[in-house]
Amino acid sequence: MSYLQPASTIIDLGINIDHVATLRNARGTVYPDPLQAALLAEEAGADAITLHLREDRRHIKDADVEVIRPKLLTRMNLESAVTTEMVDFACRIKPQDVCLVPERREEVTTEGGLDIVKYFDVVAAAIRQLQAEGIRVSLFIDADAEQIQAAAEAGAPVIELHTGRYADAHDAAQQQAELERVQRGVAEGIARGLKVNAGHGLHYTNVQAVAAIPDISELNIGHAIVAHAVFVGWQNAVREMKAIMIAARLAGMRK
Ligand SMILES: CC(=O)[C@@H](O)[C@H](O)COP(=O)(O)O
Ligand SMILES: NCC(=O)COP(=O)(O)O
Repeated sequence: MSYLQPASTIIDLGINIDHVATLRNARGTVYPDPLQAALLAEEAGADAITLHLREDRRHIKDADVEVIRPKLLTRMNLESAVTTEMVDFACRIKPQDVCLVPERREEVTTEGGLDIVKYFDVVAAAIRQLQAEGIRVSLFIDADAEQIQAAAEAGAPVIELHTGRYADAHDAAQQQAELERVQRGVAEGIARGLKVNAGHGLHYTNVQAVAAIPDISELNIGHAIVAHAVFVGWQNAVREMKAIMIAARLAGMRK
């Protein structure tokens, strides 16, 4: 049994290791090794390891998922497109969590949330298939009341709200509006009995307001941490992010 998730933290940090693999693949070397990154991240305080096996395999490869899964002491959160190939793969690997995400091959990164309203039947079927293997399913969606309702009706116990629009806001007013949208989404998810996570585009200077939202269980963060690690080292980058999140949550609770 490798699932040793502590019940303690006030907000969890899932470290996304995709871009460790991006760096490795840039030269076709075996380093930096995503497994080593995952284990060192756990040592430094990560509560979960997130990785996105894209259909085009641009960063994480099948073998990475296979090798990392049995070695984790926390849990694996595998991000997956809603396709037969990917859902079957996840069922074989059996990560603790699968987060179903939208994918377009041309995109640089995940551009929006999964449209559960439009793809309700196929998403609900994927949730049933994954849950039959004992996998907890999360849906990566926009903070939109209709999508959150559909996620709950499709049978997902967890949602991850896409924070990309908040992160990409061009000015303070737009950022505040996007933050409020996330806050409303969190409240809607909690009211529907869901575990609510968030992530995408979060970094060291924009994570505070999101981490302060009291009912968010977990933030998944990758690109900014890999980038910061170039200057401060991988474990310091993980520790720093976790400390910022916890300080922000505590400050939010004291308000
Ligand atoms: C689903 C999501 O928001 C992240 O996993 C993101 O997809 C990271 O990977 P990419 O940078 O390849 O989009
Ligand atoms: N689901 C979001 C995630 O895993 C990390 O996204 P990013 O921090 O790399 O933008």
